[in-house]
Amino acid sequence: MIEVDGAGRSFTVTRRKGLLRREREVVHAVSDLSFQIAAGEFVGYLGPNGAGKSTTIKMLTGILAPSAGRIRVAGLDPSRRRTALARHIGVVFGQRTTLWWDLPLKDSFTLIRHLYKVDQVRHRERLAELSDVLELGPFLDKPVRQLSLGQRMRGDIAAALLHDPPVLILDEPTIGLDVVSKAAVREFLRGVNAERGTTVLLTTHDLGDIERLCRRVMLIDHGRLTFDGTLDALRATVPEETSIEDVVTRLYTRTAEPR
Ligand SMILES: Nc1ncnc2c1ncn2[C@@H]1O[C@H](COP(=O)(O)OP(=O)(O)OP(=O)(O)O)[C@@H](O)[C@H]1O
Repeated sequence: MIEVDGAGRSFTVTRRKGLLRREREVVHAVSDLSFQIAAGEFVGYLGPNGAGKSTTIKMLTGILAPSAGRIRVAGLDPSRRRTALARHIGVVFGQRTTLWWDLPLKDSFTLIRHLYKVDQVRHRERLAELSDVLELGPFLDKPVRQLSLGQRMRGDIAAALLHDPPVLILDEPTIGLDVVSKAAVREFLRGVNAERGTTVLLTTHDLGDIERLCRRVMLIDHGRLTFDGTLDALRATVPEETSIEDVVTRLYTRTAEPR
């Protein structure tokens, strides 16, 4: 469902050197990245700040074109077929909403139905299902700006799944949520993957998300994939540590250097 073959992305930045001099420098945000994710997998994507996770997600969703390598999502080249790809993927960015701030939540859903050209009956059924499981009913009529973070996140997740995409890409979907909201979001995501077979790629700094949801974990550091395997295999890389937090802390600090 997702194929990444030798993908890389660099940025040219200008840095101040002394009072007047500026120098151009190339930042390799992601280098020689290769992995495949099969239909129905639930994969966690971990890495310290600045490791290259968001850059990877932007390449997978077509927001950024790779500067090297080849990417296919649902058989499409994301940066060239972004509109076509939108029908096959749902994307949630925990740090910002894709909903219309001043509109009631249900009006955002109606706009999304038109954008994705979803049949009205199918839309109504799907919205009823999502409202039921995500308990959206009490705030469907509220403008998005009046929603709490947890309510807004549930709205964003519903919005990403209204067109029933086979692939769901989540960038920190539980950031800032309290334990109850976090548990609800996790339970919902587990169900989407188990019951609908949706392929899920989840980026998070919350290792509880990873432990509770992901069979497979990929770790990126300094733009390169440093681990790809099961959670148990990840634990085994630092056998002297017992908690996943301690294992990951050791892995992150092993290669730490200022970027
Ligand atoms: N548009 C850009 N211009 C220049 N450098 C960039 C740009 N986007 C990302 N970078 C650099 O690429 C590297 C990877 O950034 P990226 O945002 O992908 O990391 P991340 O793993 O998502 O980090 P975080 O966990 O902090 O969100 C960083 O060094 C970042 O400064």
